[in-house]
Amino acid sequence: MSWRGEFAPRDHVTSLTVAPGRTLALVGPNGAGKSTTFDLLTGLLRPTRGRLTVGETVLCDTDRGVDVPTHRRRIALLGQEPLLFPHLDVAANIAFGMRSRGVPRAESQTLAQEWAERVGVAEFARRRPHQLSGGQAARVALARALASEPRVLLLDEPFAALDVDVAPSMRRVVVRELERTQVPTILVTHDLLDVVALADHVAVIDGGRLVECAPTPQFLRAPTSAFGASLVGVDHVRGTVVEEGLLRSGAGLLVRGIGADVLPGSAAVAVWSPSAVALYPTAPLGSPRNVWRGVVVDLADRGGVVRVRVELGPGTTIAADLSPAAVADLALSPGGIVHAVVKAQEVHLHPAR
Ligand SMILES: Nc1ncnc2c1ncn2[C@@H]1O[C@H](COP(=O)(O)OP(=O)(O)OP(=O)(O)O)[C@@H](O)[C@H]1O
Repeated sequence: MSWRGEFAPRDHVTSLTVAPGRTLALVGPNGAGKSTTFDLLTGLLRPTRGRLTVGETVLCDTDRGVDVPTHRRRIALLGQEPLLFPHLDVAANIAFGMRSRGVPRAESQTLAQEWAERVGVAEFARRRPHQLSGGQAARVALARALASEPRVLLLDEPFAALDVDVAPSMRRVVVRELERTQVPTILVTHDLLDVVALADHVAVIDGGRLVECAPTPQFLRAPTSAFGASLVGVDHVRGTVVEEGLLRSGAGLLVRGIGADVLPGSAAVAVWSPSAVALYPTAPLGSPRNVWRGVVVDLADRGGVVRVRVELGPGTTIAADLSPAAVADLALSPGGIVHAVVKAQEVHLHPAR
């Protein structure tokens, strides 16, 4: 999928490319232009000038007067609300998109059943939407969107309305189905975990302009935009799970944490808050903690707390938020050796794409 265009009334100029099977996270502050981008892609807004193609198919080209209407673009949008048809049961909801594309009834029913099984709602196939939990309804909405074989999938904060204990399994289903269907996907989110779990690339939009675009690992390591840096404000280390509750980064750093849905051998990211980090001059003993030796890079006042950045090794720098008194007690200054300590219970391990 390739888009390049502008919408002059909102001073909006963007260009995005997403390859089949890839997911681009589109992040940015409120009012940055994420919804405007989606509206331009779906055809709800007509660009002042622009061109949208998926493979060889031209969906919009203002120079040539091409403007395929929204309902014929086959660009599926999935938002926070599942927006299922209340009068149709789960199977009929999933079959709906296929039927409107001309798939015969019997075939669409068989395919709907397969989709229901794939996303884990087969036992509810005859239920109406009001008889489903939020997580079940979200799965049905995903199945309905993908069953219609969209050219592009747009996800707008798809997990924001789900309970925190439901979101991880839903993320897993989405990752699996996007990999299976290879549909190019754009994800709008405010949640760093969505970026980590789903996106190959991250684009930051601000004031109607793209201000940063990078592969996800690079974005996480060194965001170049102000919004990117604030989004990545948590400490995180990417790596591979070597045993239950233990991650090893590419640079060999071992991180102990908790996380039920990461399996040994899989890619994961360990995430924790800078306020969970304590610093000591010498390594403390005992208990299931992470203790890493590092070098103080710099200190910055963040209104009541001091953010200390500590380099644990090449390419691995974490932040620790300390009180000014603690900084004074430790006599911290750039170049000093410290031991950063984080309890394993404070570190969350999440699957990473
Ligand atoms: N219907 C509209 N009419 C006029 N201006 C609009 C309209 N909708 C949005 N805008 C303006 O366009 C700009 C981009 O808004 P947009 O809704 O695309 O941002 P967003 O990134 O989706 O924000 P949010 O995260 O708050 O949803 C903002 O300046 C906004 O005020």
